[in-house]
Amino acid sequence: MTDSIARLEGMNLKLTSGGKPLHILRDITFAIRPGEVVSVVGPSGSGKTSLLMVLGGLEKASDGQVEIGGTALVGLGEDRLADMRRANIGILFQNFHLIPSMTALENVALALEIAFDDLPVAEIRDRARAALAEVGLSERETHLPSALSGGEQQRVGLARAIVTQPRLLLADEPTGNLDQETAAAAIELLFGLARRNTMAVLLITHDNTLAQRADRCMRMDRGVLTELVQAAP
Ligand SMILES: Nc1ncnc2c1ncn2[C@@H]1O[C@H](COP(=O)(O)OP(=O)(O)OP(=O)(O)O)[C@@H](O)[C@H]1O
Repeated sequence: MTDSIARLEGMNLKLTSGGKPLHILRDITFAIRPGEVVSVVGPSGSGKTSLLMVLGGLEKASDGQVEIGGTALVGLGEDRLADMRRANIGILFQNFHLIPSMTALENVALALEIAFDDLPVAEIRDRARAALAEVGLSERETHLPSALSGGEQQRVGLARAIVTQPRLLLADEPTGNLDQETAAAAIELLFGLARRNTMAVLLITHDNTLAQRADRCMRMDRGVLTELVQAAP
């Protein structure tokens, strides 16, 4: 599948913990295309976050193929992995992880500065502003996280994740701390951004209703990934 942004084939993740071997992810074959939203559900400890870590180049597969943006990750050095992450990956967390002493705009700008250390200051500011506008928070640029609601903080988190224009957004329980209505709005926003920017999204969630709104829904069970719903043609 050449048009996929991420592709796994026969991928296994094996770790050792306390001298004991653990087979965390088992023979996973999976691909995600630009603009596609794929959700992953499954019990606690089944391997969902581990899958996200492998796709983000943060955890190395033990065997099998991992390809992101057309680059095979297996055997890649740390510098090339970091380049791959900068060029392709955005991550959205459950707990937002905003820096409390920085405004919404500064939090978003910082992500861009870290990813591309040679961008002119004016461009960083303009792109951070544009990302906040995309999530409907232009009026909140100068607010500290403490002055924002949970839903607004998550939208700043989303702006920060997309400001580098990733081709693949990895979202780990991004609505876990939000009430149902705010969570649904955050997911709508995320899906809209994916479509408009042809960004692929891998969404880990415990919420089956949200999961079913994705183009495809997968289930992780004891490290085995299976497809639950096939997208309509
Ligand atoms: N670095 C590690 N060393 C040892 N074991 C690990 C490591 N990372 C993950 N595991 C184990 O791998 C399994 C899968 O963990 P993972 O966090 O991927 O599950 P999950 O499905 O995301 O769970 P949750 O829904 O609770 O977040 C767990 O049994 C976990 O303890």
